[in-house]
Amino acid sequence: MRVLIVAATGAEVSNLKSEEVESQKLKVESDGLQPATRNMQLNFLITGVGMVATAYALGRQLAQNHYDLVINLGIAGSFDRSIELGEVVEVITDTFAELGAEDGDTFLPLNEMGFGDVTFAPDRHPFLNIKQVSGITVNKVHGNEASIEKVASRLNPQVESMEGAAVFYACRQAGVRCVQIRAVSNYVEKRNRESWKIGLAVKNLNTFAAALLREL
Ligand SMILES: O=C(O)c1cccc(C(=O)CC[C@H]2O[C@@H](n3cnc4c(=O)[nH]cnc43)[C@H](O)[C@@H]2O)c1
Repeated sequence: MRVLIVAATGAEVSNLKSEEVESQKLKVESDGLQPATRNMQLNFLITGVGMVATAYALGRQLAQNHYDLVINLGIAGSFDRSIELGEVVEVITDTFAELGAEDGDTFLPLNEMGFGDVTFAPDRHPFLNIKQVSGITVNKVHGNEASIEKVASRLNPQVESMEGAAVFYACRQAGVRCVQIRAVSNYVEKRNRESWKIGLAVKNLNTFAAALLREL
C-alpha cells in the first residue's frame, strides 16, 4: 500500500519522520529475503501553507506518482467549543468558504453561480473511529467577531483550516482515496495567539497518526 502524508508545514508532522524511515526499511526487507511484516510505503509532501500551495504541490505529486491513500494531517481552529483544544478529529466534508461573489450583503457561493462545487467530501467516510466534523478552508484565518458570526451562520462549520478542501479537491480530480485528520490548536475567535495550544495539538496529531500508520 502506498500512502502519502500531506501537511502544510514540516512542524506539524515532525514526530512522524521515523515512520517514513521505518516503512522504507520494511519495504527493503519485503523485497529481499525477509518475510514482509508490513506492506506499506510512506511518503511525505510538505506543501506550504494555504490552498494554492497545497493544490499545486499535491496535483503535481499525484500526476507523477501512484498512491492508494492520501492522509492530510494538520492543526486547525475550531468553531465548536465542545471540541477540546488538542482533540484529534476527522474532517469528513470541507468547503472553500470564500469562493464566490458578494452581492451586496449576500454571499453567492461558486456553485450557486453555476461554476462548480465548493464542498468536497471523500468517497469513503467515516474512515476513523473518532469525532467526525465538517470543515471550511480559508485564505484568511478568521479573527474578527463579525466575520466569524457571519461564516458560522452561513456554513455552520465545526473547524477551519487553510488546506483541507484543496486536498479533497486534488484527490477527487486524481481519483485517489483520502482522509483528513486535524488536531484542534485553537478556537476560532478574535485573534489571541497566546491561547493557541500548537504543541499539544501537534503531539496528539502525531501520536494518533503513528498509531494509525501501524494499523494500515
Ligand atoms: O508556531 C508554531 O510552532 C507552529 C507549529 C506548527 C504549525 C504552525 C502553524 O501555524 C500552522 C498553520 C496551519 O494551521 C492551520 N490552522 C490552525 N489554526 C487555524 C485557524 O484557526 N484557522 C485556519 N487555519 C488554522 C492552517 O491549516 C495552517 O496551515 C505553527
